[in-house]
Amino acid sequence: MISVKDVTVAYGELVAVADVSFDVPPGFVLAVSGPSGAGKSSLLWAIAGAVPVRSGKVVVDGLVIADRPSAAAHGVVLIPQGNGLARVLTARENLSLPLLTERKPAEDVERVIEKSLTDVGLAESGDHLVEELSGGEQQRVAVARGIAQQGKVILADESTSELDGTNRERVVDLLRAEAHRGAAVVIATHDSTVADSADGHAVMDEGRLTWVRRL
Ligand SMILES: Nc1ncnc2c1ncn2[C@@H]1O[C@H](COP(=O)(O)OP(=O)(O)OP(=O)(O)O)[C@@H](O)[C@H]1O
Repeated sequence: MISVKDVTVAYGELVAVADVSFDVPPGFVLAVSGPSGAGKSSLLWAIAGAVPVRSGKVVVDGLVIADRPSAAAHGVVLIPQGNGLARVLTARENLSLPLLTERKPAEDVERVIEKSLTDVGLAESGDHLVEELSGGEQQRVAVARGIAQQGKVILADESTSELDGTNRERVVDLLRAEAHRGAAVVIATHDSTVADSADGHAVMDEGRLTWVRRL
């Protein structure tokens, strides 16, 4: 369960997220849309612990989110805008990095990685360097890396922006499957078809959040 309580995020004088509150229970998908600069990424970063809140708090399953390492260890997965992949590593290596700290048998980790690459349609591309892949393929590797972590919270920041219709549907279906597995999912998107497919839809504008469809 994600609980965002009266959260404000500011960079100096600039208020990017203004007193925002909502809950996302496990099993649900919330879409957040809104114009460029509205504060969507800042909201996702705050939930991920990647940016400090100026006031309010984010609580995930009882943990008050304070910083990125503790949020990540608690199962808060961020699929960042612009993919955040290491360009000179292979797709498979990128998927393995966040899993290295988990004390799982190597064969289990390998199985999850192969399944995640297959799920995004890149089973044949695991050994390609990220910099050799197209923008859309890189975006799908980032999604595969996100779902491979089997988090309790998935934060997808514009994860379909470079995809064709088929792959966009594939990624939306995968994020939905993550919710069915029990994750609470938040998607920041400019795409109305992605927003329509979510359980709830909110719009941000100048840091303020209003509901289009409540969860
Ligand atoms: N690290 C930062 N330092 C200063 N200002 C920032 C920083 N990150 C974001 N901002 C500003 O905060 C505001 C919200 O940005 P944010 O990236 O959260 O919006 P967004 O809705 O995700 O936009 P987009 O759809 O273009 O990704 C913008 O005015 C942006 O310029």
